[in-house]
Amino acid sequence: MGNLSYAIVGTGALGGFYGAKLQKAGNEVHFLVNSDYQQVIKHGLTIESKDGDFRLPQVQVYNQVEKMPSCDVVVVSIKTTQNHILTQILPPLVKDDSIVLVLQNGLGIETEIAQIVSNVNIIGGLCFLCSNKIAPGHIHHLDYGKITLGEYATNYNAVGITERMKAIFQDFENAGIEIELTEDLLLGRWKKLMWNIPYNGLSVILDATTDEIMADMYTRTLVEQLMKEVQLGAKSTGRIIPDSFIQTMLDYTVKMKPYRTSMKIDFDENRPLEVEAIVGNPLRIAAEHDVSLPLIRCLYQQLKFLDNRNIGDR
Ligand SMILES: NC(=O)C1=CN([C@@H]2O[C@H](COP(=O)(O)OP(=O)(O)OC[C@H]3O[C@@H](n4cnc5c(N)ncnc54)[C@H](OP(=O)(O)O)[C@@H]3O)[C@@H](O)[C@H]2O)C=CC1
Ligand SMILES: CC(C)(CO)C(=O)C(=O)O
Repeated sequence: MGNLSYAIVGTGALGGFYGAKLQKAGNEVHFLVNSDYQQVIKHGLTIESKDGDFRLPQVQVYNQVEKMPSCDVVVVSIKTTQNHILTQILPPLVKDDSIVLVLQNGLGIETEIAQIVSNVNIIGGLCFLCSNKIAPGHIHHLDYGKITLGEYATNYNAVGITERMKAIFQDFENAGIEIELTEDLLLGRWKKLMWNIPYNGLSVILDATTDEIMADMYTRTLVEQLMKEVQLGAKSTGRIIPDSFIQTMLDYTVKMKPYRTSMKIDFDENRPLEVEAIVGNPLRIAAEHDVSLPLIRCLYQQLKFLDNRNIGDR
């Protein structure tokens, strides 16, 4: 039996996958859903995974946060484009000393959450996961899944490895989820952005998969230049990412199965893009430290155009 109780805020590709694995391992898990309520209450969750398919015929599912119990860990796994709902969702779900675990992509979300709920501890998780929700309550896990956890403190000061992080580590590891701990959440977030900024952005602008981007000399060079700007952004906040990490990310992507990034999937499905969390916030945070990132700004401006044009089609 796991130690902590979990509330999954957003039972989609990521939250549905990790939440189901935690429940399967014996943890108490409560799932908040949106449009999937009828399906999940009748049939539970179905996980198709490269690590083995499984079904949870019965899960504790809710479509109203007021009906959920407060939990030890509240996992934030909606898209960042929906984060405006967190002002309503988080206060009833947390108790003193709850942990809010932010598994979303992007930068600066923990600071926003600290302004909504002040009586909690906030931990960020960087997820190297390739997963899609392919039907209501039906998740397809394609590849990877490792999470890197780091605890948040004001101004992203590094706070080392805490007992809270260790407790979550234990539950996730017991559930068969690959997990590691980092002493510096901000460094971890910038490292994740080194992948997300170039590939998520270019996949939408160029209408391309990761393998197509890497196969072409011009776009491969552009990826590298964008990564160098992410490195500068990290440096503006006092975090050093070595050049060798850029090469590691390029090699990692070449080895990846051809992948349609999450931003590209959102674009193709006519959903709002996580541009602000993934591209806008890093730009703004670097600018606060007097560093401009012109290539990333150019990417941002194009993504905003495409996202706004899509809104008309929604
Ligand atoms: N998928 C992946 O492999 C990875 C995702 N991430 C990050 O994880 C985050 C989540 O992404 P992902 O799981 O892919 O997104 P999904 O769209 O698959 O999941 C989000 C879920 O949140 C639900 N939701 C939306 N609004 C509400 C609401 N008001 N109340 C309850 N539930 C709601 C959606 O339900 P409905 O569809 O009914 O609206 C959906 O099931 C993003 O920040 C993403 O960048 C990071 C790494 C990998
Ligand atoms: C790096 C990757 C592919 C998986 O973690 C991702 O974050 C995304 O598609 O947004």
